[in-house]
Amino acid sequence: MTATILDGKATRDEIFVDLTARVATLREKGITPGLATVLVGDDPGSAAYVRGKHNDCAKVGITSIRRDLPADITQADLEAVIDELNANPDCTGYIVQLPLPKHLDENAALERIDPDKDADGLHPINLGRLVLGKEAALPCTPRGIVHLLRRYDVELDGAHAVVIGRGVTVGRPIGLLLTRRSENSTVTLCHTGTRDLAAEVSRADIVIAAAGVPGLITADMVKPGAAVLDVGVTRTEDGLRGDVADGVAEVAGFLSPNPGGVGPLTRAFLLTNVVERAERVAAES
Ligand SMILES: Nc1nc(=O)c2c([nH]1)NC[C@@H]1CN(c3ccc(C(=O)N[C@@H](CCC(=O)O)C(=O)O)cc3)C=[N+]21
Repeated sequence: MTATILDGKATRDEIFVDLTARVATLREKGITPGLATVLVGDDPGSAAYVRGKHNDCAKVGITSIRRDLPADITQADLEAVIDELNANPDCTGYIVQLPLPKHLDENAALERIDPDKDADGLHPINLGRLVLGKEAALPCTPRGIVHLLRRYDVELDGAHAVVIGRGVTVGRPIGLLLTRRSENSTVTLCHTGTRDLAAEVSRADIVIAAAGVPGLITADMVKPGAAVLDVGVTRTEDGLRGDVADGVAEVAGFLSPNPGGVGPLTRAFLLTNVVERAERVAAES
């Protein structure tokens, strides 16, 4: 069997067509959505991601605002920038690009973001709302994963999803989305303390690999026909490597590659969170 590829770029393009129309409607009402990014330091990887987000904004008509800050900025000065964006009416939503340099308190910075402007959906208030089943900005990568599975008609209702990795951006929140009544999957969360990873993965209808360990998921672990999503990414000497080893495409029924899978959707849902907030603001005014 050769897996159907879950094409993140084509799916992203469909979302951009929809967002472009919605942004045009908002502009007719005099509302221009704006996404801001806060980038601390000059890590080339982070700078490239931030550049990608601004390019995406230009494609759909969202204004982009950049706050590029020096690597040695103090916590107080960083928080002053966050306070400014919270108050700035041109900024509909924003992100603080992670990771921050070690001397800064990441959680304190993230908690200072106005939860209504939290484009990542990672503010504790929004994660709490997700747990409680209340409406909230949803974390972008998990939202992208669910969208991609639905786009290719992968059955979620009753499916057993095995998640590998307990990070805050993917592993922890994805289970909260997949176990909603609307998705109705059963979720197992695996991590470095899992005794027998191969045994867990072999029972999965859906494998979500978000560990950041190159080649962790091998073909022999995967149930024939399963959907495998490669979400982890590691920078190595020979370029970017995902968590899914070569050969899985011959066993899986569906494969989301890396790059070209979930990454573009993470960015698409960042913009979606901004457009949705602008639409809420428009409805209230
Ligand atoms: N506050 C915050 N929010 C984030 O969402 C966030 C973050 N910090 N820090 C870093 C990670 C990483 N991340 C990616 C997003 C898109 C691609 C992406 O679009 N990747 C393309 C390839 C892009 C390329 O080739 O440069 C792909 O997978 O096809 C990758 C990685 C968001 N992150």
